[in-house]
Amino acid sequence: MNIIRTVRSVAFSSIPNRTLSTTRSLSTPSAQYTAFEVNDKTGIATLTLNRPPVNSLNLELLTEMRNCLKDAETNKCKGLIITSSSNSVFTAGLDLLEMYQPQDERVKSFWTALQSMWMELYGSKIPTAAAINGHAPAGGCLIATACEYRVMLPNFTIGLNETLIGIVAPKWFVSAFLNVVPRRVAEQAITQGKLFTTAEAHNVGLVDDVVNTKEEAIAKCEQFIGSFKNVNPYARALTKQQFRIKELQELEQQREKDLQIFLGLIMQPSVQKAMGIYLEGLKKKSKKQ
Ligand SMILES: CCCCC/C=C\CCCC/C=C/C(=O)SCCNC(=O)CCNC(=O)[C@H](O)C(C)(C)COP(=O)(O)OP(=O)(O)OC[C@H]1O[C@@H](n2cnc3c(N)ncnc32)[C@H](O)[C@@H]1OP(=O)(O)O
Repeated sequence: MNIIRTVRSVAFSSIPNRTLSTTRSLSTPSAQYTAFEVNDKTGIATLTLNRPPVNSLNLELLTEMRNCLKDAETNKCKGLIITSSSNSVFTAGLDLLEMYQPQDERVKSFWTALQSMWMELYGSKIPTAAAINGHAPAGGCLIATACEYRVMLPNFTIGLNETLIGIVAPKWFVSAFLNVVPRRVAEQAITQGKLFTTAEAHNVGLVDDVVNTKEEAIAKCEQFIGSFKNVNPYARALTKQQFRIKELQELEQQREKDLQIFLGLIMQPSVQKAMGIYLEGLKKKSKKQ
């Protein structure tokens, strides 16, 4: 891949207790919806989702996320932090417009890219952390739970709300959720389509920490990644793999079947109708604001 390396100095003087540092921006020429920076001092990469207004995950954004993750691993970064450029939305989840009245080839590529992104993030060799600085419904929760650590800002929501839209969270969305939330809580929440407030999410273990600002969230993620500094990265990666291999293999072996189930479900007229009504509701709400 053709990676452009630009060196960009960023003064952290506004952040207490931090020495002056620099970040390198590594970006592909086509990067449109993401910013990817590596802190030269810590070696930690930050991937910022930047697809206004709500960072909904379309094919292009998913592809860029995959590129960033690959760059972080190729550049032997110490870890990867995922966050958002928005002040109120981490990501609104999958772009509903990719699934509503979709084009055949595009929707297949979209779902395949989502599968790949999830497998690469969930199975990443390097430590991963989510600084959740806004709402994280459905696909947003999927990204957060694929990471090893989550810190969230107050008064936002997170969860798998698919049933409320008339769609179903696939098994692999649920499996990562089950890593962090007790089974009973997960079953009830996901069947109800419940979105947890930050405080509730913290209470059930869906997020590990709550802080007040994005800077604090990034610092917490850095702290988590830094906690591995005395651990052999190879031993760490293999140990992580032991915990995650089952879900990864399951999806890898069922990729085509998973795609066909997805297509079969979203192409049902009743599902298309429910999605249309949901989208209409979002648009009406957006116009009122
Ligand atoms: C058994 C096997 C099953 C196999 C698989 C079967 C099915 C497939 C399952 C697929 C799993 C799906 C996962 C998903 O992620 S679906 C998406 C779920 N997301 C949501 O429900 C969130 C919807 N959005 C919101 O609730 C809010 O937008 C917000 C995130 C809380 C932010 O609120 P706010 O800042 O007030 O923004 P607005 O609501 O005003 O929205 C601004 C514009 O953005 C549009 N929008 C919002 N979300 C989406 C989205 N996810 N996709 C596309 N577009 C979105 C919204 O309509 C506004 O547009 P406008 O400016 O043109 O009016």
